[in-house]
Amino acid sequence: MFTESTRKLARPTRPRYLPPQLRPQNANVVSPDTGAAELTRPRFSRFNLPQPARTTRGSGPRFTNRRNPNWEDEKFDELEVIDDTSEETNETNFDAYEDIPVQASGENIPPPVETFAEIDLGDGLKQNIRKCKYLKPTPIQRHAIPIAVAGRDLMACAQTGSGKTAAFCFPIICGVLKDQLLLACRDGRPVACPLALILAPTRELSCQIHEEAKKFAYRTGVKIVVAYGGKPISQQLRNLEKGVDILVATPGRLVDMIERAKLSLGMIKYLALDEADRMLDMGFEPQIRKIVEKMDMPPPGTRQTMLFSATFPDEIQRLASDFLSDYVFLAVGRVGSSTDLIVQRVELVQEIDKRNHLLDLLRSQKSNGTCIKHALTLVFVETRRGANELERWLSMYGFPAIAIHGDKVQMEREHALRSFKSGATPILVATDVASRGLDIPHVAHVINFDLPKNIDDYVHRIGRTGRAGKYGLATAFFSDKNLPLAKPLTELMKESNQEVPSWLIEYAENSSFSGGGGGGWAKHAAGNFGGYDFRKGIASGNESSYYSSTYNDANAVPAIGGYYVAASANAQTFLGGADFYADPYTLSANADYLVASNANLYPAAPHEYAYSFGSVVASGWD
Ligand SMILES: Nc1ncnc2c1ncn2[C@@H]1O[C@H](COP(=O)(O)OP(=O)(O)OP(=O)(O)O)[C@@H](O)[C@H]1O
Repeated sequence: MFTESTRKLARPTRPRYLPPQLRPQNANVVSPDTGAAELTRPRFSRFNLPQPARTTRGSGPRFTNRRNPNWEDEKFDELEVIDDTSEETNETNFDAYEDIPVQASGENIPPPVETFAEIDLGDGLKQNIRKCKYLKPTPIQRHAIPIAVAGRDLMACAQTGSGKTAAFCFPIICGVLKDQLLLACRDGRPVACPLALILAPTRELSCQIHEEAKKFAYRTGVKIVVAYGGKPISQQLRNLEKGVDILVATPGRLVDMIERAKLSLGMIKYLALDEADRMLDMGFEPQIRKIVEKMDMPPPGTRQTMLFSATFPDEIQRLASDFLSDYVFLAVGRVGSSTDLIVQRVELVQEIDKRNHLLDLLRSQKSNGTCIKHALTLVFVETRRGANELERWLSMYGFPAIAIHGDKVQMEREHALRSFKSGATPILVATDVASRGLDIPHVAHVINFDLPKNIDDYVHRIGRTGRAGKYGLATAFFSDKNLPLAKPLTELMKESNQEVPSWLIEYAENSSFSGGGGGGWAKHAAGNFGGYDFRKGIASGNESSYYSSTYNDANAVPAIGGYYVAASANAQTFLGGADFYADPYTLSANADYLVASNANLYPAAPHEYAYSFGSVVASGWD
């Protein structure tokens, strides 16, 4: 057993946890003076904005497309690379994640690192990491990258927006770069034989991972191709024919390509499932099983498998373990927790009142000057039809909105996303198709117009804001229809130091009393609450693990058959319960923070936007 020493504290008393929003803010975080504009200042502005080709500027060398021999292939013309002598920094505040406890279990776990320099990632990749302005690894990267680079299978769980994409992309790119021999054996084969496969549940997420991976692999020679439905397969097949080392794909299109005998998985050495719990839930599981077990992919143990998500229910962990061999389980924070960078608010709103309530909310935002180009609002609804209707309604009332959902053709979906990202249409009305993985800069507010049925979906939806160390706001309209969600929502909010309205606590208490009858629903809504490595219950005496946190490194004690847990009250609640982070300061301090921070984010409006808990009409479940 070992413990991380980053903030090793041999304190006699339990320290008080101070969540990020209550800590002194540094210049890179929301400034009280600049408010929302500051909150949403663009990251990677040099990547996002098309730039004319230049060779030099300012103090350091710059690379342009003219100097890249593969430039045409990579279609990467918006990338302008800047060297690290620039004074600009990536405006993220990843310090916000520093205090989050980390749990790892499995055998012989490679230790975490503090810097990218400590890992043998190869010069090309390291250079790109610097060019991307990733100054230091996030906690999930610190722990996951050494494990993956050591060739271990991994099931990793970390909060939304905390950098999981790089945590699986870096080891894959690094591995492909080292696999020159395999690359040579592949030559001359009639079908495309990628060495790595990254699967994601939506087309948009696949495209995003593809774009990110291309930045990380810039000028390394690693070829990355994307394949997803809704676009003509012919172009994607042509891209495959040009050569592919890493294939990013959605499951349906991938199967199609294999069945057309255009693609073989026979040489896959690295398999990553992003949003792995979604990929293995009832909707996708048969298809994933087909891809992983029934096509020609090498079996576990001969390939390296990495599963990542912010949520990982026990039953899905159990399923996933079929695909893994001698894996390390890694959790940064409790499995399924949400980041406390997101201010969560829940408002009691009758179904019939929701539209007007939304208009009031948006008007209040607008009057406070926050409905501007770089403060985007993402509104989640339950149905595709509901999305179309709300799009029309909002547009009719002067709020430019656009909908994205599964009934739209791909071109429309892409148009909607582009229009939203650019700020041309600052409100996106979405179904769950946009709930996972999407990293859209400047999403300042997520509104759950209709709450999802499952707390895990809620975690992913609100996670579209408050990313990469930035603060965000999430508002949920809660109606009687959402009763089964009351308990898990209350627990989640308490855990992330949010103000929980008293009516919601009452609902939660009532719903737990009636839990026997509505057991199925309650279980469904509860998601993975309290979950961590499901193997805990069956841990063998040989299993080793570490648990690191701000508080309890020095106090770790063996617990269940060689499975180590930290001794402090905090650690125990982390492992088992919902009261993690429950410190005496919570409610009153949080209330102050909400008022204070609302002034920065969305100053409270006279129409009681901030705390308007009206009456509710019971409408029952659909
Ligand atoms: N080490 C780093 N330094 C600076 N920025 C980073 C670093 N790692 C990741 N980022 C940025 O943080 C943002 C969030 O990362 P990413 O999309 O990988 O999060 P995630 O954990 O996969 O989120 P989700 O659970 O929603 O899929 C991205 O804009 C990414 O470029």
